[in-house]
Amino acid sequence: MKQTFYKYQGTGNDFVMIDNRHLSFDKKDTKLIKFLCDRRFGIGADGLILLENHDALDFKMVYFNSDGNESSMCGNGGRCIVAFAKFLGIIEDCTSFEAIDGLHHAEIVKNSVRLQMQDVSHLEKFESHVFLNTGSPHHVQMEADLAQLDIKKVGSKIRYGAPYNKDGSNVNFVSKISDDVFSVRTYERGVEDETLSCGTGVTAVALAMNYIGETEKNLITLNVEGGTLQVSFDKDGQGYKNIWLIGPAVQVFKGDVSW
Ligand SMILES: N[C@@H](CCC[C@H](N)C(=O)O)C(=O)O
Repeated sequence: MKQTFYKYQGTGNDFVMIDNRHLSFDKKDTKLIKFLCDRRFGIGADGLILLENHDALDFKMVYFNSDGNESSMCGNGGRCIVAFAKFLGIIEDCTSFEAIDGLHHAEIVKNSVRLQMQDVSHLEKFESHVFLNTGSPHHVQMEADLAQLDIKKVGSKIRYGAPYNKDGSNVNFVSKISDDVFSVRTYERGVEDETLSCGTGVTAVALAMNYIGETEKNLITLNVEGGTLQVSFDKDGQGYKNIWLIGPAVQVFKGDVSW
């Protein structure tokens, strides 16, 4: 079997992108998806995304982690698929599409894609961390020295430990740079390693920092290992609405893969 694919990255979070409007790709083939994402034996990516037709909206996004399993929302992937939809001529600069967590609006402004995230009504504050779901589950924890942290070691311990256990959580470590700038490193569930950026992760960090009073700003800059993202939001009682994730989404190359 031969498959044409595109490779995209958003601040270093990279994806194999496939136009599946004809529904020819076998979504149940976990082994195949894992192989395509493998950095030595396959194309190499943090995840694989299918673009499919939707009855009422511009398109549908189906996201798989590099372990081959379909997962919850991917913010950087959501921004990349918007750029892909424009490349395919499905949309101009504004779009509405469906992902696993529901309807998303997005717009392309120059090289940047602004993606509206789901409202977040429930955040849990613990002694050393905050837990919230921004489309995917996120543990957010402040750390004084991000550079020295063994993200894979510490992150996997939290991801597999109580209360997350088998279902797991993504784990974000955060350092405050200023009132509206934070640095973030993320351990991603389903990749089971640090990735260079996580869109739902930085969204979670921005909201969590506001929630615990580390910032009163509602436009936050997030430095990640692969670049810079921004998150804007409005406070809504104990939760947040009108949440936007903003940053670059780039096509890297096109190819054919056979198996
Ligand atoms: N990289 C993503 C998050 C993808 C989902 C995550 N690995 C999970 O399974 O929860 C992002 O940019 O949000």
